[in-house]
Amino acid sequence: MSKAVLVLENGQVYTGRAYGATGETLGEAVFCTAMTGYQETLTDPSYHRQIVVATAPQIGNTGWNTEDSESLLGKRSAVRWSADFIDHDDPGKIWVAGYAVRNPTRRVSNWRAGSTLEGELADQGVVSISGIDTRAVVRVLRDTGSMRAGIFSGDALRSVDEMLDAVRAQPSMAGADLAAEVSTTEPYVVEAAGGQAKLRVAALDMGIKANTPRMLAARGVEVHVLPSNATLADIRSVNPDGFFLSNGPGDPATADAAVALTSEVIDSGLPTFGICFGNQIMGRAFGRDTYKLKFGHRGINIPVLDTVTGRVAITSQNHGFAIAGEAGEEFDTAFGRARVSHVCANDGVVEGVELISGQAFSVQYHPEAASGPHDAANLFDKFVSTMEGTRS
Ligand SMILES: NC(=O)CC[C@H](N)C(=O)O
Repeated sequence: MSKAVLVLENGQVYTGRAYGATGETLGEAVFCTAMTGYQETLTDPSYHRQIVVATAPQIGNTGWNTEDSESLLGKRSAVRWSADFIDHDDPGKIWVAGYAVRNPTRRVSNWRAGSTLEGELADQGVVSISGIDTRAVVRVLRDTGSMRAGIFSGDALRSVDEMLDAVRAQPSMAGADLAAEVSTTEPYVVEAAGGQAKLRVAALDMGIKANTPRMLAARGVEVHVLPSNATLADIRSVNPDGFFLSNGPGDPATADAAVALTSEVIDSGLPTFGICFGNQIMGRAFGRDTYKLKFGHRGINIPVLDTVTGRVAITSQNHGFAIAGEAGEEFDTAFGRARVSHVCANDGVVEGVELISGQAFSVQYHPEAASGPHDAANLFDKFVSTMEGTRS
């Protein structure tokens, strides 16, 4: 096993073993506390340009399969496809810049596994590291905040100063405009389950995850996935019943075009729902600012309080930015009164906003739950009933 190092921009160096591909990779070091669902994490386009540090010590037990990947990159060449469609030749694109794990499993044990995690990382050229105390790294990231980092192995190993220079030369996640790098360039359609569409949604792809159209398709919705640079005319040409804003990588403060488009769409009266990056775009369309969190929320057991109903949901999350605001706030927008609808029960960070009219709402967490708990799946039902005009 050859040596690898994880170098943080504060100068800390962790020495372990090369895992997956050998070479050099740069990205923002962030930690994820999920104990399951590494395949969904690694293939989530929102992790583009991030090195994910897993707190769970053992990773890789279920290997890699062709069903759980969240990236739609391999499938979107088809113009129309069913939400149940699984391409068993497509392992799904890994979006993370690198993966840092402690103790990779030696033996894969799952009937669906077609390959191993390490093999998939190697095949896709994702430089990763194993054998480091990832929970020690997490303590540093919690104290200092997410920071730029690099993994180096093989010929890319050099003096600490040289590696540190490379780490510090990369752009920071604040100010990164990444949606176009992960979006489809051509529109495509995900059919409603059974081909029986009762509603049609135009979805702005800023890094959409596979389970989102699947959740909508299961509720009779046909999803027209549009590139991140779509215009109001592109949306109108779909003749949709609703508009969806996807998750995605990068800093929401850069997404001016998506914010302007969302404002036009809400102004036109179309029901609008957003997830994660989409929530941040919605917040900006409502006139709020976004800001970078110290170390973000990434995991699958994060409690969120619905400030309207008082109910708590355990949620899947992956975000490093948030909308400014606090629980109980109501405010004016260009489209009428709005409120902070959800906050994180751990730290009070805004986790959702909505127009009080109900026409537009969004959450910072992941109701599509891939991976993670299903507590929030009812938000897709809420979107459907808003589109049907049946919401009470
Ligand atoms: N999952 C997401 O959509 C992430 C949104 C944004 N890139 C953030 O880190 O906050």
